[in-house]
Amino acid sequence: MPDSRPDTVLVTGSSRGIGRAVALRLARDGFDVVLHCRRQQAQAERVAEEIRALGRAARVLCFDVTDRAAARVALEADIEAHGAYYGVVCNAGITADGAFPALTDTAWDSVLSTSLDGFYNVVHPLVMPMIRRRRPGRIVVMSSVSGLIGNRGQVNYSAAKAGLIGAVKALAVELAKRRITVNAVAPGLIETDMVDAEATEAARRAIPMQRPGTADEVAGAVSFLCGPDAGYITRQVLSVNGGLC
Ligand SMILES: NC(=O)c1ccc[n+]([C@@H]2O[C@H](COP(=O)([O-])OP(=O)(O)OC[C@H]3O[C@@H](n4cnc5c(N)ncnc54)[C@H](O)[C@@H]3O)[C@@H](O)[C@H]2O)c1
Repeated sequence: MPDSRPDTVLVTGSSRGIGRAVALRLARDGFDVVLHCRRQQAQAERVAEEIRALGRAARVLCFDVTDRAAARVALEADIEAHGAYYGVVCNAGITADGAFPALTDTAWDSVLSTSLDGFYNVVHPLVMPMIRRRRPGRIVVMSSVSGLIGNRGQVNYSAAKAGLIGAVKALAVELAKRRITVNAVAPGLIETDMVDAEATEAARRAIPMQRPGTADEVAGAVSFLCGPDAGYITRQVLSVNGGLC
């Protein structure tokens, strides 16, 4: 008998910002959601409540995506208890900006580790269970316009986000025959806690649409890539940037 449970998608870094908007949008579009946070469990639980109010199941996992062992233990236990996921949205990310000569080792290491180790630490334990499910699946990775064109003061962040695009393109080829699509979303300037108001005002003038984007606009693109209309779309980067590039 076909499995009639709704498909489940894990969204990393979903206690706030773009991740929260993605989680809520996926729930509205019919998915059950595994929320994820590093420390903000109460905030993530509030998002879970909002999702349950929409009639979808939600639970919260907490671990630092840079902690390989913690990620593996949490994800394997969750899959053991609830079954393999249909999809994952690798959204957790940080910035630590500064002109390159003044960049600290910590700013370099932490930004690359959160993006690239974070991708590996989360996606690697999920892939075999997704393959064994023998059904379509989705992997969506949050890159950035910085990973496409490079941003002044963001050598670390631009390298990390470009690295993610390389990982997406390679993994998409490996998983294509399994009907698991792998795509990146590359937002431009999106108004969240990550960006400061001064930077937003300065950048606004460079954006052809003359405004920053919203988390909900990014969430719509992610949900499209997770949905049935995107079954033949893989190895792509979908920009959500008001025409910036
Ligand atoms: N806001 C923008 O303008 C913008 C533009 C392009 C790309 N992005 C990307 O979108 C994603 C979400 O950004 P946002 O603007 O919502 O920022 P945000 O700071 O509001 O959210 C980032 C989330 O990631 C989580 N996170 C960070 N490091 C983590 C770690 N080590 N372990 C577990 N969780 C961790 C944070 O707790 C937070 O919930 C990031 O990957 C970011 O790089 C944002």
